Amino acid sequence: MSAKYAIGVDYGTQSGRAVLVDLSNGHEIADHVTPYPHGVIDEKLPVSGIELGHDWALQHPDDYLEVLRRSVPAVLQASGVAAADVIGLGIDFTACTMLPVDESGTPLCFLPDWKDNPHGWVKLWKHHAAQDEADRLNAIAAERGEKFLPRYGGKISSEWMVAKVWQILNEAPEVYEATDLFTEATDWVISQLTGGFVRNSCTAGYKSIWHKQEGYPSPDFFKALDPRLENLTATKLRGDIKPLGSKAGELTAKMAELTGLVAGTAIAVGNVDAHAAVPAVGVVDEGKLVMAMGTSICHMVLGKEEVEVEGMCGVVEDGIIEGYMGYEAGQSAVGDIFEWFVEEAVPAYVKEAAEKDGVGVHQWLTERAAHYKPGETGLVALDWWNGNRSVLVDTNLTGVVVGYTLLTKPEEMYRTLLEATAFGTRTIIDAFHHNGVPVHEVYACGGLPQKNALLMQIYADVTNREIKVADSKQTPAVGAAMFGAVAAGAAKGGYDSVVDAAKAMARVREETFKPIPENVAVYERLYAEYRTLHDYFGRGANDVMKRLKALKEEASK
Ligand SMILES: Nc1ncnc2c1ncn2[C@@H]1O[C@H](COP(=O)(O)OP(=O)(O)O)[C@@H](O)[C@H]1O
Ligand SMILES: O=C(CO)[C@@H](O)[C@@H](O)COP(=O)(O)O
Repeated sequence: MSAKYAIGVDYGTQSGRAVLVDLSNGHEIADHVTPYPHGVIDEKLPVSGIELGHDWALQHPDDYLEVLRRSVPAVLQASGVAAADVIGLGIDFTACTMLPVDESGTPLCFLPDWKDNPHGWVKLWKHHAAQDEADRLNAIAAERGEKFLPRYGGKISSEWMVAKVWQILNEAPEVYEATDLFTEATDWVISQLTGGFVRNSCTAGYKSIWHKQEGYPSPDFFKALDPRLENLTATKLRGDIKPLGSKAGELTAKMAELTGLVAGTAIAVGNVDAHAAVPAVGVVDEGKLVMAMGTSICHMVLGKEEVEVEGMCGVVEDGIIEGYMGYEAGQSAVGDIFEWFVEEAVPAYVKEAAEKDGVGVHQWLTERAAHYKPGETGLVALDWWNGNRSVLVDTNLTGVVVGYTLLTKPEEMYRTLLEATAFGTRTIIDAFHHNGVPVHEVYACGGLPQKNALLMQIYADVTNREIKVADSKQTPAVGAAMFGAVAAGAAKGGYDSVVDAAKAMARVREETFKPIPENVAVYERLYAEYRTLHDYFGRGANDVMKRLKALKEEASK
């Protein structure tokens, strides 16, 4: 048999990338990135210019197809691999990134009747305007003693499916009415590739409150939210739910023409970016926490038992690797906070100096921040620029920096932001480790470990754990390709399970980030300060952040 390959397509927040992977060893033969032509739509709708409210974040579904049109042919061409030797394709996506579609699977925003209604568009994972609905959902679920709530750390996030659907119903009942299905973008793209619609167990479990044994919450629960939602799961959330690792279908002739692949190529069910990355770093059993570090961080760990952990995003059976409980927690902004600082808060002299030195602003700040010892800035921050996903699960929380003086330098602020995100991760690791989901090893993948060694050293010091780093720039895409190979199966030159695929294809770098004992000691003290601020601002002692947000909304009416 000739060498066989699979393609993984990773749909991130700003762009999508395709990677063509050698199935014998996991080597990435070619990759190609397509920036989304419409990017993140958070101010105005394209063309009509209709303004969006606070905390909105939309996307254009055609941008996802553009990735298939451009990046898949590009990797085929760059690699020189024959399309017939690409035996499978898998994708991974941000989630819950959802959209309403009509009976033909067409996104409502493609249709003249709905293109000017913001609710007809894709709501991106970081769309946070459904917080009121999430708050009400959580209160009603708690009051009714719903069994599902502890599986989601006690709170369902406003980022997820039911809160977003309910927001549509409340603000645009006509869009809700016109919707045949609400679908995760990952499932919609797969339906475009195969011509058939299936849901995947990962997003159904983590983002739509579905449970392998119990199914969705009862119609009674949905009725208690709003009588119009009573039959939501049997109607607009209907669809077969297939486990990760299964085949969704085969590439249609139309999509074969568009991508350059062969019709009939095996297509895996949709997956989530962070979850796809886990087998790609070789993690297929318990005790190993994987951080997918980029715009945000998702923390994934496997366990044998279903236990309750405060503020985790969820525990889903087979949600990451078959045979294990998959636990997820996360931070809603990490790279995004550093980006905010670079774009909005550095003085002109920093940008000029970086330009003069021929380096990016991140690198310029990092080089200077590395000269400080832990504690030397005199600053500590709360990393809530985009709310708090874990363990507080509250998108209405905002950022704080304590300790500024007239002598504070931009590089000190930058270092403080790096440290704040590390403290956020420490909070999550401790919550797992001390509540029955042991964490013995830590792995990192995603864009940040490649970009910033200081950041990774700070994470090792703050968590007091050695960190292993993926030997791949595109870990989620490699994971998605593994699932593509599993959809194809061993008989076709792929694999029969993701565990087998991981054995052959997963790779981590030899060098690791090891904690430095004197740094660990100082960070213990700083972390105690962080926790005091965390609990003071985050657990109700002082709701100033929420009052300020309310005032802001009032003032901007
Ligand atoms: N040198 C750097 N140090 C720290 N963060 C960086 C650096 N360069 C870019 N970033 C941040 O990396 C993030 C993008 O991460 P990446 O993993 O590439 O994207 P995504 O999360 O969309 O997959 C951006 O938020 C950006 O601010
Ligand atoms: O929430 C999840 C996964 O559950 C992510 O898709 C979301 O945080 C976006 O991830 P990125 O930071 O864009 O990689």
